[in-house]
Amino acid sequence: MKKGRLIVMTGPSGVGKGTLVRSLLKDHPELHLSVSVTTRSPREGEIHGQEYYFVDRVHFQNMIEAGELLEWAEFAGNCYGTPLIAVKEKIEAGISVLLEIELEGARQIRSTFPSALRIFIMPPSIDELERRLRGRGQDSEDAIRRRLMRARSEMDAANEFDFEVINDDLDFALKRLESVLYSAV
Ligand SMILES: Nc1ncnc2c1ncn2[C@@H]1O[C@H](COP(=O)(O)OP(=O)(O)OP(=O)(O)O)[C@@H](O)[C@H]1O
Ligand SMILES: Nc1nc2c(ncn2[C@@H]2O[C@H](COP(=O)(O)O)[C@@H](O)[C@H]2O)c(=O)[nH]1
Repeated sequence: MKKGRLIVMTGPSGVGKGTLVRSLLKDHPELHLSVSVTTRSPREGEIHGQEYYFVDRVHFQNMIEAGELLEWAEFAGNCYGTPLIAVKEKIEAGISVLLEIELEGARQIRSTFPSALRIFIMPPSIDELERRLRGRGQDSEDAIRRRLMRARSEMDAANEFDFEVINDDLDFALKRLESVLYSAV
């Protein structure tokens, strides 16, 4: 059986990765979105097992030591990681898996899973990125500051990726993302 593809989507926090992925999944139920583990506290409305598996630092550390994470990174004061087993099972079953992760994790995937398709989502500008982070209204001032501080260096890394998609107009970005995925997957 043909294996599924691993697709990695990266880009600064607030660029719209989650928004794009949610739209993509509506039209493409054949894709599977990996649910990450995080030590971050749930935002209002987030459900354990749906947006993330919310765990404490000891649990997260145990997962690292047991080799249960495909990749992991510390981001803006919290740890995030991709559970390995679920990704492996889907790919073996011929299902393509989407990871929506930050830059350090995406870099790890490049060495551990070189066949992955890696896409960088770019904001139209840093000012618009800030507007989106603030407009989302779900992060503290400190969290927004940390995320913006990291955004510039993340954007400098866009050329490490197979494709770059600018998320200016949402529909346009979605079409470009679909064309990248379905010409390459
Ligand atoms: N093309 C767009 N134009 C205007 N607003 C957008 C666009 N795409 C996303 N947004 C808005 O930007 C905000 C951040 O989007 P989203 O939460 O999807 O970002 P993200 O990259 O997944 O963030 P994080 O990495 O922190 O999870 C949301 O309020 C979303 O509605
Ligand atoms: N390296 C990883 N990064 C991840 C993972 N899951 C999510 N993320 C990224 O973390 C930041 C912050 O997310 P938020 O939900 O707190 O806004 C964002 O860039 C996510 O894409 C993961 O498993 N590994």
